[in-house]
Amino acid sequence: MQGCEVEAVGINYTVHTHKSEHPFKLFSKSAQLDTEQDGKEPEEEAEAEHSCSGVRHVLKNVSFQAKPWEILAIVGPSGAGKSSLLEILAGKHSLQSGTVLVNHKPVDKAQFRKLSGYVTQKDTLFPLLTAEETLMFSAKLRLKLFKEELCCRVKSLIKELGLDHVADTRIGDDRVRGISGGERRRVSIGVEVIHDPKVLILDEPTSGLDSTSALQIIDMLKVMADTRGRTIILSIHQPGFRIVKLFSSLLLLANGSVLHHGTAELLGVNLRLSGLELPLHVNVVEFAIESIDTIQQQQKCVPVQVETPRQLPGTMQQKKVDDEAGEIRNGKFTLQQLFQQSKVIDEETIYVGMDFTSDFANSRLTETMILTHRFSKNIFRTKELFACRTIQMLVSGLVVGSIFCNLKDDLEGA
Ligand SMILES: Nc1ncnc2c1ncn2[C@@H]1O[C@H](COP(=O)(O)OP(=O)(O)OP(=O)(O)O)[C@@H](O)[C@H]1O
Repeated sequence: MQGCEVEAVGINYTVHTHKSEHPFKLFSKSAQLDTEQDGKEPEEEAEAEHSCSGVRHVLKNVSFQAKPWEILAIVGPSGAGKSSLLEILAGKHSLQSGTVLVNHKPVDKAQFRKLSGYVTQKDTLFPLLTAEETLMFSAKLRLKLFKEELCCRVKSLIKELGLDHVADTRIGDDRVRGISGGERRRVSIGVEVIHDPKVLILDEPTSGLDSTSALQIIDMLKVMADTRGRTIILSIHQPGFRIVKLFSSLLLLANGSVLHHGTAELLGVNLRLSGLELPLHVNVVEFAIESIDTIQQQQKCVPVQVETPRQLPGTMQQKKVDDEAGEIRNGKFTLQQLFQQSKVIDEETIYVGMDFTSDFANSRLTETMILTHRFSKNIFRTKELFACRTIQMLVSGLVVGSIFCNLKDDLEGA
């Protein structure tokens, strides 16, 4: 069995914002900057200067590691840069700086796209196709197999996704009632995993779902990671208690910077070390997001290092660390055991000599034929719309034609 360890090192991403100058601005730019920056930290000053100059730092030196058989959840407040990070990983944007390593080898975006699947935040499915047809078209496009094998693969995936009962139901959309939102998310995931990618990237797979459906989706992803050794990287908003338990590690982002990378337990310890006591019945991720400002302030003053807790200065903190260690020891595992578990996975499962040069499954001609088939299926299922559009085109063609039909083909006519 082979897995893919994905490592991102020092990823920065800036976007150019279009700032329109106020036509009746009374103050000069520098004077305005001076006023705005009055009393700000140097970092904030630099940020203000950059935003005024039309450059926005969306990601700042982001590094992380995602391991096979594990789920890495990217969490953070709205606008933290979660989607941007996933888009960069999925090859939607070019890397401006930094590297993406797969099994310790640098890969470019084309190579990474071939070994990964990317599920976007919004479902982009054909509403008039059934769940099974949608997966079948994806299978035909991505795999070079005989029809029976394709059918077999689609059927087993439908079972894995828990979609047996809606396999023949149309996807639907806002206007046409079809399968439920959670089932639609499952189909979107199925479309991206039909070719069995080693890495699966999902942008908010639970957005718009109720807590039960959200848990079912993450549960299903966990099974995929456990049974197939997939590396799963996803972003999520406000995960519940039971969902957080299913994550192997968390990447907490705020304003494009990494505030925490490690297990949820470690995040809890970090928060307690920063003097933030987790209230009862509040989940650690939710609490961390609520306390972002405090964490940022404290990290500016003293960077907290839980991995080497005994080096922390101060007797109070030393006592807290000892208490934490005792608490964890009384639980199911120790932090060392957590790190050791990851290490065992590292050593046993990562196949370093992976070949990235595999070609596409089908030729361009075959792809065009499959897409034409899908398109025509859609057209035939909307006969009324198709007929209306044809009539509309004929009528407008005749009207425009009748206006210009007597014109001569010379300068006067022109
Ligand atoms: N092309 C762009 N042009 C301008 N601003 C951008 C662009 N791309 C990202 N941003 C900004 O970068 C920040 C991060 O955006 P991103 O969509 O990655 O955040 P997010 O954490 O996924 O947010 P949410 O959870 O609300 O989806 C936002 O403030 C966004 O406005």
